[in-house]
Amino acid sequence: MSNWIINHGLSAFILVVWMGINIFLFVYYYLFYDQGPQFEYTRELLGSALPWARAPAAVLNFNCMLILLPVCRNLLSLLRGSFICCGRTMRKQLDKNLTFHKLVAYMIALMTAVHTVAHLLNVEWYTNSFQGRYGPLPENLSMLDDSRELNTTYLNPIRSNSTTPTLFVFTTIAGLTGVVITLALILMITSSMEVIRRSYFEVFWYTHHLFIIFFAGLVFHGAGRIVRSQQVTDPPHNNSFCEDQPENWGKIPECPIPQFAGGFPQTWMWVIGPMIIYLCERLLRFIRYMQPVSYRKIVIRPSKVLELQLVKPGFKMEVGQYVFLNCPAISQLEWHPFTMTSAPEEDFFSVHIRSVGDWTEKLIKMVENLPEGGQGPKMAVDGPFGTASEDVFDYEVSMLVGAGIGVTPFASILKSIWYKFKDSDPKLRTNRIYFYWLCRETYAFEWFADLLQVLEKETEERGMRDFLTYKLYLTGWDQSHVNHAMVHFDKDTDIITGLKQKTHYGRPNWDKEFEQVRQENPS
Ligand SMILES: Cc1cc2nc3c(=O)[nH]c(=O)nc-3n(C[C@H](O)[C@H](O)[C@H](O)COP(=O)(O)OP(=O)(O)OC[C@H]3O[C@@H](n4cnc5c(N)ncnc54)[C@H](O)[C@@H]3O)c2cc1C
Ligand SMILES: NC(=O)C1=CN([C@@H]2O[C@H](COP(=O)(O)OP(=O)(O)OC[C@H]3O[C@@H](n4cnc5c(N)ncnc54)[C@H](OP(=O)(O)O)[C@@H]3O)[C@@H](O)[C@H]2O)C=CC1
Ligand code: HEM
Repeated sequence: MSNWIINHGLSAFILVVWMGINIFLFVYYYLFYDQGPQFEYTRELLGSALPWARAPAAVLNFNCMLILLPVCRNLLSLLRGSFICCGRTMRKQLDKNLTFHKLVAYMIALMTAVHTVAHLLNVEWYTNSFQGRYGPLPENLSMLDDSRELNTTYLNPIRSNSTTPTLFVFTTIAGLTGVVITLALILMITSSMEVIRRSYFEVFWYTHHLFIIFFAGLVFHGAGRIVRSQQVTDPPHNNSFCEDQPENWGKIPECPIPQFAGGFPQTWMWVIGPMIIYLCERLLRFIRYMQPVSYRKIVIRPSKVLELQLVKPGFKMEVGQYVFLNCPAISQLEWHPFTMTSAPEEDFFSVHIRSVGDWTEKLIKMVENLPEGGQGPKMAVDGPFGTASEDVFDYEVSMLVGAGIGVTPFASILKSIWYKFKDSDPKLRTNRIYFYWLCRETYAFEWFADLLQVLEKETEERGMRDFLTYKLYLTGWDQSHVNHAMVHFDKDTDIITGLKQKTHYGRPNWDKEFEQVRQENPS
């Protein structure tokens, strides 16, 4: 339980608070519209469809305020940097930004559905009230119109028999913006499904930019002030003189003509702040796009991996962080994330890019055709982002597990450890590292074999053989690999990696590995 609290306690707390606010807003505004005296006559026309439309609107305001914040990467980095006081738990929490973004988005989708259905019913109920289908009072209330001479104001926005619900929806600000917002949302959410994002990231990415339409529609959605409330409810109008005798309205003092007005649109107040923050985010990205980035070194590694060593003035990183790269020669709009494999101690930063799809393939092809020593294509760098994995250095024993190119964060950590070794950095509390790297192809190990070789030599020379235990697993092996290994089993170094520690075949037996680590580190 204590582990669960350490690992998930803060996330659970944030979820409970977020859900609590949603529930509070829904219940509070449902009761406000369901029981408020100022909506007594509005409810005569709309019944419970009124609170069912307005309560979700309040929850939508809250979540539309939140939805942009988790994707303001630079804001998160600023917060992450300032959370030194709250330490790793809060900083790690910020890494769950996209999970929270999706959660808020699903709440928006749910509330949009309820809000839309309720408002479509409202339009129907307004029409029926105007046509007298709900009895004299709704009909009389619907006959009220804005008139200075008669000192009346309207309650029912449908004020003619020729106005059908469909016509109403497409000729009012609320209806039109509502349709636009809902369509944008449906397209964004459907294109955001994992299966689309995995296979057609660009479809997701470009469709996602409908969020601009979504927010533009949202800001104006309430401008029509369609839902109206009674302005004076004391004395209450629903006394025997008034309620069913509109002929008395305005003729006897106990029964003034009921006055109505629409509510002040609020959504823009909820979303304007996050919209400005997000705008700054994109502005900062553009400024970074304009900053010069030069190539220090370009290395084509085996297994279609490209190592880029880049230099950007003023760039600072921490181990395990990632950057977004944009190569205008491939696409002006696409930014792709890559984890940095250099150490903060180096005067450049590097990434190892594995060719997996169109963008990475095009980049590697462009670089492969460069003349010797030629500069690569213009590259823009945004970042660094992500929680630094520097916490690794706070633990006496650390287990690092990388799979395929997912090893890149650990390359940065291992390199940084080497520098800390060289400088006998007192901050380095780590006295044991277990590094596991699983790859499908033998060549992949070449990406960082030289780094492991240097570390192996360095730790030996310092009499710290036990400092680094690394285990490389070749999971895409066949009999030829095993035969080859058997023939050379007596060699000092491994036939695949040239390292002292022999490569393992297949996937690790984690129970055994954890047991071994536990036994070797009893304290
Ligand atoms: C935090 C992070 C760190 C990463 N670090 C590395 C690394 O060090 N080395 C490395 O080789 N790869 C890394 N990747 C993966 C790398 O971003 C993708 O391989 C690359 O974006 C694929 O682009 P593509 O157009 O060539 O492939 P596609 O065929 O378009 O996509 C292949 C996969 O990458 C995802 N993807 C595509 N474009 C993007 C994008 N703009 N943003 C996020 N995901 C995208 C797709 O969802 C799909 O799952 C990292 C990804 C993340 C999220
Ligand atoms: N978070 C980060 O900082 C980064 C993340 N990445 C991500 O890392 C991933 C690596 O991709 P790629 O290079 O193509 O990897 P590969 O698919 O080439 O290799 C994955 C390796 O992991 C093994 N593996 C997969 N699942 C398990 C499991 N459940 N238990 C044990 N071993 C497992 C595979 O073994 P088998 O052959 O038996 O399937 C294989 O050896 C990408 O999705 C990339 O986005 C990349 C860089 C940085
Ligand atoms: C109301 C609905 C939504 C809005 C307004 C919205 C808005 C945004 C915005 C503005 C970004 C930032 C783009 C950038 O600057 O990098 C973003 C990113 C993202 N959104 Fe949404 N989104 C919504 C719904 C969703 C849903 C339903 C999902 C997934 C289920 C999703 C997944 C993502 C992901 C994965 C990213 C990060 C893309 C990247 O940086 O690689 N979003 N969203």
